[in-house]
Amino acid sequence: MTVEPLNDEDRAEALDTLDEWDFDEARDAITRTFTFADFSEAFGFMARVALLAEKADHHPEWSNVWNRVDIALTTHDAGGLSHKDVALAEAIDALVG
Ligand SMILES: C[C@H](O)[C@H](O)[C@H]1CNC2=NC(N)=NC(=O)C2=N1
Repeated sequence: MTVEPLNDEDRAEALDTLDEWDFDEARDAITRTFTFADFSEAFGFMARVALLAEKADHHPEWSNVWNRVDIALTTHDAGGLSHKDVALAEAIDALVG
């Protein structure tokens, strides 16, 4: 399915709104690191994100080391950031409160 990349205006607004996220220019992705008490908490979080990702048919690039989860969101079908990344980032933020 074709997804359009964000235009400059929407991109600026998204980066302004998502203040916990950083912009990775090289990957045209937004990134955020989450740290938890231990592996169990981190993996529980990943399970919740996985359910969100499946529901949205939009999947993070991520890695986990014990209590840390690094997430990058970009849209492969769009060749860069799209509204789907913003929506998933907001849904992930809502999980952690
Ligand atoms: C066929 C399926 O809809 C696509 O491959 C979806 C799956 N998950 C995806 N996730 C991400 N991050 N980008 C995509 O372009 C994407 N495309």
